Amino acid sequence: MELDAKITGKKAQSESTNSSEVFASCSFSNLGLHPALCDQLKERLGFDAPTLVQAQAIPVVLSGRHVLVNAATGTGKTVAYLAPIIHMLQSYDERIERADGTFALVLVPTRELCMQVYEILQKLLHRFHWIVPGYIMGGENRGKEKARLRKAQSYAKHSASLIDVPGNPSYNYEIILLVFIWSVTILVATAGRLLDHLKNTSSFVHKNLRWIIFDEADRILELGYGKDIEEILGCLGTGNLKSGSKDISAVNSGVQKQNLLLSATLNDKVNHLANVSLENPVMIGLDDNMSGSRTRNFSFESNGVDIVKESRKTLDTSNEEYKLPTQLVQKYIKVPCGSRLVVLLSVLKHLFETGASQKVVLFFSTCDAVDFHYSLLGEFKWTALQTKTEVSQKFLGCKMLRLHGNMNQEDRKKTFQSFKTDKSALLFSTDVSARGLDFPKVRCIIQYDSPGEATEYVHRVGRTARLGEKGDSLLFLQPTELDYLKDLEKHGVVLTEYPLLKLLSSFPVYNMKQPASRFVSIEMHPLLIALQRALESFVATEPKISKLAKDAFSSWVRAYTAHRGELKQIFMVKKLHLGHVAKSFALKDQPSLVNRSIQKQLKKRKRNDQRNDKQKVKSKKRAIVKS
Ligand SMILES: Nc1ncnc2c1ncn2[C@@H]1O[C@H](COP(=O)(O)OP(=O)(O)OP(=O)(O)O)[C@@H](O)[C@H]1O
Repeated sequence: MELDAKITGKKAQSESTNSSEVFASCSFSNLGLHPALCDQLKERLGFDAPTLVQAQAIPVVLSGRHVLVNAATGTGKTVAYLAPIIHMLQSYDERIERADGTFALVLVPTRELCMQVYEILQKLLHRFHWIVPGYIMGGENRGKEKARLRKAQSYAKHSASLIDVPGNPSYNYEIILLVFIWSVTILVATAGRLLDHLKNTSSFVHKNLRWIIFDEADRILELGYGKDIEEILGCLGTGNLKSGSKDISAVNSGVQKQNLLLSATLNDKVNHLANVSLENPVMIGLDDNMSGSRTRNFSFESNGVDIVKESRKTLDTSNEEYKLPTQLVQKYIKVPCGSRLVVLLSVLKHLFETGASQKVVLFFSTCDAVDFHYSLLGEFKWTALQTKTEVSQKFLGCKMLRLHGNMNQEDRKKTFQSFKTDKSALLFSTDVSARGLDFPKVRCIIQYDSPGEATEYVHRVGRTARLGEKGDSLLFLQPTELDYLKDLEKHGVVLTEYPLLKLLSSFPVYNMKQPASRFVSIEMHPLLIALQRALESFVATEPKISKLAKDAFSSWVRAYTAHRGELKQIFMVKKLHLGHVAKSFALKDQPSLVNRSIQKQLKKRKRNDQRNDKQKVKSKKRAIVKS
C-alpha cells in the first residue's frame, strides 16, 4: 500500500529491501544447527536462510554465553533464541523425559506474544516429540484449559503425587494443569501468572532449568513486572548445569546457566535486569546499526565474535538511536484537536478505497477509545461520498477487529488469529498489539493517539515493514504537540509531513459548491464540516454509542494527563480545549458529568505534583544537611 503515493502522484519508496540487507549469506546448518532442525525451519516455517540477527546470535547462544540482543523489529529474534536452544536440547545423550521438568523458560510481556512463541515452538519441535512445549498466561478460559489438559491427564494420573494439593477439591483440574505445565521442556509464560503458580505450588521441576529468556525485556519491566521477575529468579535459584548433559548430577559443575535478553529497544530498567540476570554477556546489535539497513558480510567461521560486542557494565540508553526498518515510510499528520476524528475517517476511507486489500493497525491510548471508534465505524453510514446511490452504505466497508486488555481471553484469541490470516482488515488496538506480534502483511500503522515514549513508537511501527517488506506509518499530532517530533529525532527517528489537504481534495464530494482545493484551513474544509455534523447527529441519536463516546472522552483525557517526564511538556493538559476534545469523540457538547470527573483527575494530578515537588525540596535539604 502506498499511503500518499496516489495523492502526491509520486511512486512510493522501494517495494522492499534487498535480501542481502536482511538475510545472511550462510545457511542454518553452517551455523551448527542439527540437520533435522534445519529441515523443520524450512518445511514448517519456510525459512531458507538465517536472517542477519539469527546468523549473529545462534553461534553465540550455542557457545553457552549469556546474550543481550538489540535488533530492529521484525528481524527474526524469536528463532534466534529458539533454534539454538532446541538444538542443544535434542543433542543430549539421554533423551529428555517429562519427569526431567523444564529446561527453558521464555518470559514475554503479553498473552498474544505468549501464544505466538508457543505456536512457533510447536512447529519447530515437530520432529522432536520428546521435547515438550507449553505455555502459561493470565486470563485463560477454564473450559478451554480443560480441553488442553485432557491430553495431559494420563501423565497427570501418574504424577499427581508430585503436587502440593490445596485443600479445595475444585483444584483438581488445576493440579493436572500444574503437572502438565511443570513437566514441559520449554515453557513460555507471562510473568504475573508464572509467579502466581510458582508461589502456589512447590512442584515446579526446575532442577534442570538452564535457560531463561526475556523476550521484549524492556516491556516486561515497563509493565511493572520488575519485582515479579526478581521473585521468579529468586524462586528458581541459580544452579548450574553442565553443557551437553541432562544429568542432574552435573549441576554445579561450574558451567553457567544461560540467560538471554532481547528487544528492539532497551531502556535503563534493562540495565538492572541485565545486571541481575546476565553474567558477562555478549551484546549483539549494540552501538551498531544492525537494522537491516546495511549489508553485513557475516562469515560463519568467525563464530559471530567479530560482530558482537563484549560485555559492558551498563548501557547508556538515554539518547539511544533506535533501529527501524529502512524501507518503512514514516509520516506525521498535523491536525487540530477538533478535526481529529473526521481526518482519521478520511484517511481510512482513502486507504481502504485505493488499495484492493489492506491490513492496517490503528493504535489508541485506551480500551474505551478502541471500543468507541470500533463501534462508531462499524455502524456509521454516510451518503455524501456516494455520488451514484442514495442508499446509505457503511462509511467504511472493510472488515474491522478490535484488541485490548479489557476483552475476555476468548475474544482476544479470536481477533489475534483472525487478523493473522485476514488479507484485508482494520485492527483497532491499544498497545497490547505493539510488542512482538507478527501479523503477516500489515501495510500501514496509524497512531491516532500518540505512543508516549519513543520506544513505544518504534514497536508500534514495527508491526509493519517486517523482514524487508514495505510498510507505511502515520502519526497523528496536534499543532501543540509537534515538539514530539524532536523527541523522536533524538533517537534517530525522522518523520515527514503527510499531505492532508491534497488527500481531502481527492475526494469527490457530492453537492459541493466550491472545489475543495480552495480551502487552506482544515477546520473550514466543507467535507470535514459536513462529516463532523453527520457524526455528531449519529452519535446523539445512538444512546449506546453516545455512552461509549463519553467514556472514551473521559479516559482519553485521563491518559493524556498520565504522560511522564519530558513528555508532560509536550502533551500539556492545560493546552487542551476540552470542547474540541469532545468534538473529536463526535460529542456536540462537553458533558458536564464527564467534565467534573476530569476536573477531579486534574486536581488530583496537581496535588500529586505539588506533593512530589515538596518531597524533592525536602530530600534536597536533607542531602545538603548530610553533606
Ligand atoms: N530466517 C528467516 N527466513 C524467513 N523468514 C523469517 C526468518 N526468521 C524470521 N522470519 C519471519 O520474520 C518475521 C519476524 O520475525 P520475529 O517475529 O521473530 O521478529 P522479531 O525480531 O522478534 O520482531 P519484534 O521485535 O517485533 O518482536 C516473522 O514473520 C518470521 O516468521
